[in-house]
Amino acid sequence: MVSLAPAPSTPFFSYSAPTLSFRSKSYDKFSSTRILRRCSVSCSIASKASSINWNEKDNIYISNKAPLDIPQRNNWYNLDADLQYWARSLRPVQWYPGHIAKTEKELKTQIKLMDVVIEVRDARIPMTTSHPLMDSWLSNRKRILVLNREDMISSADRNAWASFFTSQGVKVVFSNGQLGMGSLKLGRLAKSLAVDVNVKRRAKGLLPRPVRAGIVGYPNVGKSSLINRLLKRRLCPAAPRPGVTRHLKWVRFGKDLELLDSPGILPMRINDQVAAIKLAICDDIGERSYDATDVAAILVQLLLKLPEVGPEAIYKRYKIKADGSCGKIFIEKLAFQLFNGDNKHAADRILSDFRKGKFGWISLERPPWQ
Ligand SMILES: Nc1nc2c(ncn2[C@@H]2O[C@H](COP(=O)(O)OP(=O)(O)OP(=O)(O)O)[C@@H](O)[C@H]2O)c(=O)[nH]1
Repeated sequence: MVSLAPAPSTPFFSYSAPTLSFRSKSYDKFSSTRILRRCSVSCSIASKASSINWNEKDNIYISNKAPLDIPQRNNWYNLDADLQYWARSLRPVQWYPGHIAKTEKELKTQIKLMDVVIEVRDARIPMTTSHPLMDSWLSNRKRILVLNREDMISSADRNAWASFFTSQGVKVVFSNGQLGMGSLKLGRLAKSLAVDVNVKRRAKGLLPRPVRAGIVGYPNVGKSSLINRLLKRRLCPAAPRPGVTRHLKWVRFGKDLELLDSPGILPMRINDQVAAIKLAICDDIGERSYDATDVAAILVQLLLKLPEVGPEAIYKRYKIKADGSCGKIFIEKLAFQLFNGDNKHAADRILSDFRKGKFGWISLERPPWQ
């Protein structure tokens, strides 16, 4: 569980931490861990009403000093330093249910059978949803990176991520597991990447076999939904909460493709609290591992600072004035107003509004500078 305690000398949640940024120098193609340590990970927001013309060459970095005064073009706000400060007194988020440990073990065996691995990440937090051990598990195996939930990010963010991964020589597919966008392309790409499998088999006098593609990734990023969309059948359980898929399952797509649906995997320990908060906000980690009220309080503070949300949008939605930047007080007011004083209900409402895009589609990360 995450718990927040007031800072000894400052009002709870009222302090704005100084923002730091680092220039990224070197990083792995796929892995986020080094990137996260070395680069500034910023937040961008795509308002439903307006679109932001982000110029990749701008290399924009925005301090959190006065986000509301930032011109539209520079609409980026580095949220990691704030998140780090707000989350400093949280107990480490610990979510490692038994089935994840079991999956990890089984996956290591199954990976050997895979011709190609499809790694699915949440497009809102592509760095945070990259497993630190994935590179070592996959070594040289052919790999496709999928940024799912493409409907939840702006086209500017999408383009930024596309250019970033392309510049790293990484094949990236954007998909929407709910509507199926990108799933057919994914199937085709998996088959084409593994085409040499049957060439080699034929050369050895063996009969051709279907290409085997394993789908792996963090919980709730949309792995099962993608498979169901591709198959046009609900063969794999999918639901709006992490940890639904419990077992590895091979399914057949036509004559020449087999897909492995796997339960979401997470590192045993999430040492990075900023990553933990982002996972909680995006619903990519079990609800029991954090205190929804604490996370929602941080989210409120974040929304208040974002140029495209800010106090007016919050007021418009909840008819509550946000005093200072204290998320906890805001939640208490909302609870009093709408939920008979039940803070948890109020927190759930705010988190759910964010996840449904009621404040616009908000990415919590953007590519590092190149
Ligand atoms: N908005 C949006 N929602 C999506 C998308 N893909 C999946 N979802 C929703 O996200 C939720 C989780 O999807 P799942 O397919 O169960 O995710 P999973 O990765 O298999 O989850 P685990 O079983 O925890 O490993 C479901 O409610 C889906 O409807 C997408 O591209 N956009």
